[in-house]
Amino acid sequence: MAHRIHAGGAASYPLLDPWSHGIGVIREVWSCWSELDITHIGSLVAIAGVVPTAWRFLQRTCTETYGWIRRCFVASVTIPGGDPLNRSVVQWILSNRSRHYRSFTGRTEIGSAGVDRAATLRKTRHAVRYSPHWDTKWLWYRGNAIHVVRAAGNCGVSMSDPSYDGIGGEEITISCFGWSAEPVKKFIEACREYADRETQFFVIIYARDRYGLAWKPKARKPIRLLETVHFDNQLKQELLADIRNYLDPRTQRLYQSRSMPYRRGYLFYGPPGTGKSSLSLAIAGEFGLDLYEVKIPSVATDTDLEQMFQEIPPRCVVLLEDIDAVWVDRSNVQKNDHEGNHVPNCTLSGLLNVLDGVGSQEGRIVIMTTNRPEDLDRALVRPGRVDTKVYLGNINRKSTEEMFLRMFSPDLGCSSQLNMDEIQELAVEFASHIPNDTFTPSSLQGFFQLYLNSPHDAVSNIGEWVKRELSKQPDKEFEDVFNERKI
Ligand SMILES: Nc1ncnc2c1ncn2[C@@H]1O[C@H](COP(=O)(O)OP(=O)(O)OP(=O)(O)O)[C@@H](O)[C@H]1O
Repeated sequence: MAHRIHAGGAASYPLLDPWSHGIGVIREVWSCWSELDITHIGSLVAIAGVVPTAWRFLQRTCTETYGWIRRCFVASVTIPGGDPLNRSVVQWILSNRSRHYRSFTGRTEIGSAGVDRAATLRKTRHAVRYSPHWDTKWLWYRGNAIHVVRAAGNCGVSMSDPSYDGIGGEEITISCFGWSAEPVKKFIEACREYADRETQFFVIIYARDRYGLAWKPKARKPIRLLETVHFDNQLKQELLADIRNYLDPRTQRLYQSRSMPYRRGYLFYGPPGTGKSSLSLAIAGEFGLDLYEVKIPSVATDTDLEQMFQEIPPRCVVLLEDIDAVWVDRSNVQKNDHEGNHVPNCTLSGLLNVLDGVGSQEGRIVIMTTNRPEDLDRALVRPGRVDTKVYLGNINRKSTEEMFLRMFSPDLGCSSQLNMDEIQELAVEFASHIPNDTFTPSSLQGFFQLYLNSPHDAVSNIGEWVKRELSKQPDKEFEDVFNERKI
């Protein structure tokens, strides 16, 4: 390339004058283009026009080939978002993810157990919870390549739900190569076993999602042992035997052979804080059942209530808490309306229908709890809907001793270093201060919370506490309208 000479006659080298060199390059490119044959330009334009069409064609061919391969060589199983199986599969996938996983969903931790208490009191500093995020996954399971795809359309709905914990919630499709879906079914079975192992020490509590459209796992609570719910031991054993007998498959056959509806209903009633909810949770844990919470005031119509009950699986506990706050004796409805009590949107007959109407499902345990049994409509508590009524009342001396032992048991790491015999002695002394059938177990639990590390302090302060509480207590007695045995 010849270097241009400036008017001054001195040679200007590119190193010394990059600007003039740049212009030179442009000139040369232009001269090159200007020498191009017009037919070459036409060909280039034609090629540029064809490229998008070719690209679209290639894409369509790929999609169709993929669809054809899927139809001919891929077997798959699709699991809906709300199904418990969905959660089991996703749990398995997440627990088997690589240690260096790098995609997460971040969400503000609101109102969950275990968060820093100081943080919950401040408005702005909630902890952030990170859960693994994925759309599609390849896995190797027992010699088979398994492909799991999460439905993208539904993902957003779950993601925008504040209670979403990143597990399940959207439809997934699990596929494998081959004519048979057997490898996928085996994989699903493994996920189920894994989930069962993971949850064997927990009760899964299901509640309706915030749109009222589907059941969603709301909480996973550690199993509460029945020994930790203190009430008459004989009654406890009778209740357990009744439920065990009901859940026995032979009982189901007996019911069916006699054309009797296979259902069992319980009413737990008594003053507030006597363990009605705790007992329901303990029963679910004892028999390995999930617990479905039905909040009648938030059910919009009878049809919604029916839909809810139809979607509840057969072997589970359905809990209708504080049923008195919802439906009272029909003769009292007017009075309660004037007092401003909440009147639910669905009707009493709607509830009666789902409990034992013609279309109602069989095989589950329905537990209703109430503080005001005298207000309940008799149709709601008649045999068939409520087969056993259990009265949970104030605590007696025996249960007080048991509660003391549970609170200060040496295996719980109480710093007092007392052995079991010493604790036993203190328990008897402590219980001697508690008048029978006067205090609720929850109020006693409140007292224990003040002295969790010092059984001696608990014993020395109980007398004073009893006097104080007795002076505060109203004379009002709880009315046991069903005259069941007091606990
Ligand atoms: N019988 C009991 N044995 C052990 N703990 C109990 C018992 N009753 C109540 N408690 C304790 O008191 C608290 C409240 O109990 P729970 O909610 O089960 O009572 P409840 O009868 O359902 O009350 P409410 O009628 O107000 O819903 C719980 O923390 C529970 O541990």
